[in-house]
Amino acid sequence: MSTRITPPAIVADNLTKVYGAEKTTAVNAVSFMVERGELFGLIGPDGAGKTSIFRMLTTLLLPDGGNALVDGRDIVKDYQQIRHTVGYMPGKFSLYPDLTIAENLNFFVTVFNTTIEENYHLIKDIYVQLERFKDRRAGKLSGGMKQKLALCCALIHKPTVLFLDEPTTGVDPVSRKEFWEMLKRLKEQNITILVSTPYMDEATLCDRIALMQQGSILAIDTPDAIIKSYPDILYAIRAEKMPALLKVLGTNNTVATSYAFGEYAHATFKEHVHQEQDIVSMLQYAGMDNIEVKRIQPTIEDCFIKLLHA
Ligand SMILES: Nc1ncnc2c1ncn2[C@@H]1O[C@H](COP(=O)(O)OP(=O)(O)OP(=O)(O)O)[C@@H](O)[C@H]1O
Repeated sequence: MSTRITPPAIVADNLTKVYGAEKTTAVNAVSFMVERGELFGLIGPDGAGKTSIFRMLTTLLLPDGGNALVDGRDIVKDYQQIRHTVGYMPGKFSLYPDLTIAENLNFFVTVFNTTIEENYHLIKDIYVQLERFKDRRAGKLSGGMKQKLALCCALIHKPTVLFLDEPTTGVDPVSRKEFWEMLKRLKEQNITILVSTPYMDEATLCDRIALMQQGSILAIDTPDAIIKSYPDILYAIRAEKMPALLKVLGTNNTVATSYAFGEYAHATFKEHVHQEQDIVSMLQYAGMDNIEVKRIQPTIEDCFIKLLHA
């Protein structure tokens, strides 16, 4: 009896993209692997190279170096098969604004030679929220609804791998939360998902993440493992006058790093001998009032900042 080994959903091997006459390296020898059924996140700010990676993996852009396999198929040689089996939701609104919700969905159904009934179970939770507006033109929908329609269109042919490029950018917090709940349900249906986001708080919702900056991957692991590998002791600090506090932290020679983080400043110190009380005394000496200092668990954003300065 022969056993067929199922390849990983995505294997990127030194994938590289260089643009224009100036030869800007947008993606710099990026390698990662996504297992079947994983929810994998590319996390990084604008310009990190996320869209270029998506466009290469979905066969819309040729790499300038390296190679990648999607479903075991080569993104250059096997582009036609890949286009039939994956789903892609680009970052920019990609649907036909003058077509209605129903017409947009039917368009994708026809292109992929399927029927709505065949895979309705995949889009049902999302589509029921759109159904009563089905005769509304896509261009007249809210951001959250556009995003739900785009997801339905990307899913209607039951892709093996779903590529979602910044699906929650510009979407309100409630719809963002709902969207991630939908992704969890899709994962249960055994669809592999590669998702990108500039929102660091969304990183913890992925099984594994790659933190990206300027075309390179800084770290790949589970969000928990990335947080656990943070090497320093991190403090959240607040005082009555925050600008003055940031200035003190920025100039004090016992401080290793400091930056504003919401209502607090986050800081690490050069020697691990510091206790909360030592920091309070140092800040009192520098003229700060109403000081609060607490040792905290780093967030993914703190880890990202640390990796940038490593
Ligand atoms: N067609 C292009 N020609 C020249 N430079 C490009 C082109 N597309 C992207 N770039 C540059 O490549 C870099 C990576 O862009 P990319 O869109 O892949 O990143 P991103 O992480 O998706 O960010 P964004 O959210 O801004 O799209 C950026 O510096 C961008 O300006």
